[in-house]
Amino acid sequence: MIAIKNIEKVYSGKTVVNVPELNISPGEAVGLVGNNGAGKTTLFRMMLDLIRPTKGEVYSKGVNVAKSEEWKNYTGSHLDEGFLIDYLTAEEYFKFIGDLHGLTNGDITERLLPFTDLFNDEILNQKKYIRDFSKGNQKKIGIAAAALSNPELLILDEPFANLDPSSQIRLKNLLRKVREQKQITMFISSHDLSHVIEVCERIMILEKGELVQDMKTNENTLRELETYFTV
Ligand SMILES: Nc1ncnc2c1ncn2[C@@H]1O[C@H](COP(=O)(O)OP(=O)(O)OP(=O)(O)O)[C@@H](O)[C@H]1O
Repeated sequence: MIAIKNIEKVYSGKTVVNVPELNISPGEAVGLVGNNGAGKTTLFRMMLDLIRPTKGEVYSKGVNVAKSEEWKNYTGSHLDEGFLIDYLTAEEYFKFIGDLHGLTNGDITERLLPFTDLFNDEILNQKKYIRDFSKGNQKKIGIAAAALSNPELLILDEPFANLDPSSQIRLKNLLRKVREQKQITMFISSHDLSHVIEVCERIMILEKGELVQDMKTNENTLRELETYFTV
């Protein structure tokens, strides 16, 4: 589904991402963990053609994302709340995204149903603009919008950040359910090691821009990661 080849991003002479090779198969759920500044967001931004690599390419289904629009039809993503349209209500934003994908109002309502628990009666029918929602609720809007098109590939940057404990657990269960029901490919970064392990079957550690570990999740993974990050 995703193939990264010799990708590098350099800012002011400093290499912040350097990944010679990374492959993600269709249907895989991959977690990306790493300390602040490790390069997770930069890697996602290059995968979504939001910034261009200094060197190398990202291929989605064999096509270079910098040279094609095709991948946009089957890719959903939420990197941060800056991508939302602040002067719309949540409903208006979902309609805007739904229109891009040819969804009817009925489709949108149906596709938001699995988010009912996560929304916790605080997202829909609030008569307020996205800018006036809390950071956590803005994140819920962004994640739901990313999933609205039933994407084949879902990329989420720190989806658990700013969510209260109940919401984190609801989101974790929702992502697990989405994975089970639809063979979706996920690439998720998180600072929450236990949540990301529960959602993803494969975990990669990014350190100073380099992938230093790539492991299948098992009952020892949390302990191994905690040991790795204990300094
Ligand atoms: N536009 C930019 N100009 C210069 N340096 C940048 C730019 N964007 C990112 N960087 C640098 O690239 C490095 C990686 O940043 P990035 O945001 O990708 O890390 P991250 O792993 O997502 O961190 P965090 O966990 O704190 O969100 C950091 O040193 C950051 O300062």
